[in-house]
Amino acid sequence: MNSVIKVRSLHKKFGKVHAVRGIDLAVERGSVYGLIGPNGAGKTTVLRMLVDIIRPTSGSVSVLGHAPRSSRPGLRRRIGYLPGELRLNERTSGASLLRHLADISGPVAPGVTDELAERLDLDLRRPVRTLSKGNRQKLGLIQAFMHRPELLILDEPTSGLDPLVQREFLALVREAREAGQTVLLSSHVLSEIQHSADLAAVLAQGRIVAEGGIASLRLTGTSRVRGLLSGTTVEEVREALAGPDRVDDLEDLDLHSIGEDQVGFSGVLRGQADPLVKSLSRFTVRDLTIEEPDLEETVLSLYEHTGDAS
Ligand SMILES: Nc1ncnc2c1ncn2[C@@H]1O[C@H](COP(=O)(O)OP(=O)(O)OP(=O)(O)O)[C@@H](O)[C@H]1O
Repeated sequence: MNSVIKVRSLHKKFGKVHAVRGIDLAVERGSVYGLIGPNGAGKTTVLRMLVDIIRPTSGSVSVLGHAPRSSRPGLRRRIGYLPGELRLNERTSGASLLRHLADISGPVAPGVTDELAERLDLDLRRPVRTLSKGNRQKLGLIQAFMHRPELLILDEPTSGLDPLVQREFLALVREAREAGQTVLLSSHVLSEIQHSADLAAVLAQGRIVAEGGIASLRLTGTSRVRGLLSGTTVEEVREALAGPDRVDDLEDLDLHSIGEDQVGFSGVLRGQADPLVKSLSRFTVRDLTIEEPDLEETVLSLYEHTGDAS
């Protein structure tokens, strides 16, 4: 096993707050690892210990074969870090801020910052103080990726980004993995981790409550669904959804006719979308929305599953 990050029995207390309660973690070289959990679960605290912004109360941490606390600038140059709360020098332009950061992070190949800025749709000539939250986040991402580090540690990387830019970010993560880089990212959004990570750990109240391959983790949760079908009737749709081939995971089904031949429906889906989508395929689907599952509920159901609600 070639672990780029190894964490054993990690604890962090802030006074009386026991934020991290005995975490073990191994992230293999060339993989994308997701740390997922609701607000306050301890994700940021773990990531900050990996880059030596804060120190563990107890436990051991190894990053790229070194203890972060003994790290020289040499180790930091091998890491691209996006903090959860970015603090940027307001008085300069994006381009000159990145030039300054490149002096610290190590050499950036010609054209790389411009290419990243173009892909993320950011104008580097603008003064930092005039940038929106999302555009600041793009600067944070560029500085993390620009020196092509061996290891990327990204805290809530898509926070504030619109869906098109989020997609571009996911492409950057895929390319980093293909280039042999390792990525550890945190999120409180399930789909982001599901679309990018090979492995994930679910963190709740400072502990890992589930860990494994994305498919093997029961990360399906509960989502609200809504749709609009045309050329049919409430009876036909009821039969399709609740009849012999019923979609077992669909609850609280509400069906209503709209106009002459349209049917609106809503419900709560506990599980995969696939059976629902297949049973709707016989109708003309004008609209279908499946909302992001609620992470709090998903984590709760994991607790119930493992019986570890202490
Ligand atoms: N510097 C600090 N001093 C005191 N308590 C802290 C400090 N940093 C974090 N905490 C507490 O530790 C716990 C974990 O916080 P952390 O920021 O790591 O969670 P998170 O999973 O990153 O959540 P979020 O998604 O909201 O950022 C919280 O209860 C938080 O209030």
